[in-house]
Amino acid sequence: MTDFQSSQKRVQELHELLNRYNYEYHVLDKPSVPDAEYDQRLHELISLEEQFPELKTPDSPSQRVGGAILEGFSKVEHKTPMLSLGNAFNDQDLRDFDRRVRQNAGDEVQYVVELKIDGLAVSLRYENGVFVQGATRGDGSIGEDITENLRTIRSIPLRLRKSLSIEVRGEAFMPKKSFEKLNEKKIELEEEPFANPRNAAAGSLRQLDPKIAAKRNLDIFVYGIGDLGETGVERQSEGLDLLDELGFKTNLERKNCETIDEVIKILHTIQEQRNTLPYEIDGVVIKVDALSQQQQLGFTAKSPRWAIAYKFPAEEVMTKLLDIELN
Ligand SMILES: NC(=O)c1cnc(OC2CCCC2)nc1N
Repeated sequence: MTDFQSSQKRVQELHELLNRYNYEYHVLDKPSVPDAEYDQRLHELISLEEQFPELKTPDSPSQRVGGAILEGFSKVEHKTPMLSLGNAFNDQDLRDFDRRVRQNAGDEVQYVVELKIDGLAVSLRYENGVFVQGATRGDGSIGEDITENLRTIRSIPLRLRKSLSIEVRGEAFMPKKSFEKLNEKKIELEEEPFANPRNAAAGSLRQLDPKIAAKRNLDIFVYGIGDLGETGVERQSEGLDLLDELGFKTNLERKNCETIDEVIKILHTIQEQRNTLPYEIDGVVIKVDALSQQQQLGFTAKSPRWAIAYKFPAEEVMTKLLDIELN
């Protein structure tokens, strides 16, 4: 084997190793090797790519943080529009939603309850398993190309375990701890702190320099596949399991419910435990599980009739003020 061919083989091995280490650390939060091992293997990959530039590919683990500072963000048209959600604010709103669903899709309905991550909706496009483009939701049809910034989010796989061409939807967010550290630093530098983690995540993903985004400790939970078409998936819950199998990070607090009473019970439990989560949520999203029933229900002008957001009341200002006074 020539030097090039043995290097090509080693580069392939290093891709697989580094992708596995990255998945264990950033998706499972269960690293199987010390950081030093990851760094050594990454260093070995980078030196092979310097020796043979043709071995450096866009899906390489070495390509997380791009080089160039962008002039601006180009526009991206979403193949499948990114919809907004109707809102429910109390139990009665949910019972009305459930009645409408059962009137139009029949009495046999199951729901999936997902935490509503309070971040920024983004779409990730993969061609033959390779991450090729990422965009903000924008107005639902046209978003901004933030590929280079999304590439820095370690829980976003640069190559899927199956060579699928799909568009995945998710919520990029900044964990509460990262938000607090970032604001401490901004206050030290006498810069304007961010009002909340959602603004911090949006501000970080709108940086023209990917090196800044890379330092913001952003994360993502994916929750949907834009064009389910050829995946053979028939339920929202199956779609989430497929996303897990492909190497994505989904939110594991999701619950399958047989009735709206179960949904209501579970969402009040989630509401009580909300402050214990390491990321902010502003409610839950309730979705009809069967895709056939989703198709029967269809959409209003801007939202699906098969999903609704239940918004938690904003936390009482008093507790926030008390926190500030007591800390
Ligand atoms: N912020 C979230 O966590 C979230 C947002 N949206 C959706 O689903 C919408 C998307 C299009 C129809 C239903 N699910 C979520 N989990």
